[in-house]
Amino acid sequence: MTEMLDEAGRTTLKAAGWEAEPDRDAVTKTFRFPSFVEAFGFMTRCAIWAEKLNHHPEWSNSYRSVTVTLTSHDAKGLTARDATLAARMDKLAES
Ligand SMILES: C[C@H](O)[C@H](O)[C@H]1CNC2=NC(N)=NC(=O)C2=N1
Repeated sequence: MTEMLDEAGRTTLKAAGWEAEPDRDAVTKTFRFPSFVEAFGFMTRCAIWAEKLNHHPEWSNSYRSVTVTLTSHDAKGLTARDATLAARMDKLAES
């Protein structure tokens, strides 16, 4: 059974701007970029990492923003995999 993310991990996510979902054990963050092409480029870079990590976001893109929800479907909640992907996405949003 996969371990659920601990309190420290959840605090770290919140501090990084990932908001807890009200109706399930998941977090959501919206990233905004100067252009659609940069938003899409961010999604492309994240997709490569999601494949590498074998952990995939639930996300949508509207023009210059990308809204990302992370949760571990197999564990039905937040795990370390979500924390890892969130941290990676935050880094990729800067690059
Ligand atoms: C077999 C299973 O689909 C894979 O192990 C991965 C794929 N990507 C995934 N992504 C997420 N968010 N949760 C999962 O449980 C998950 N499982």
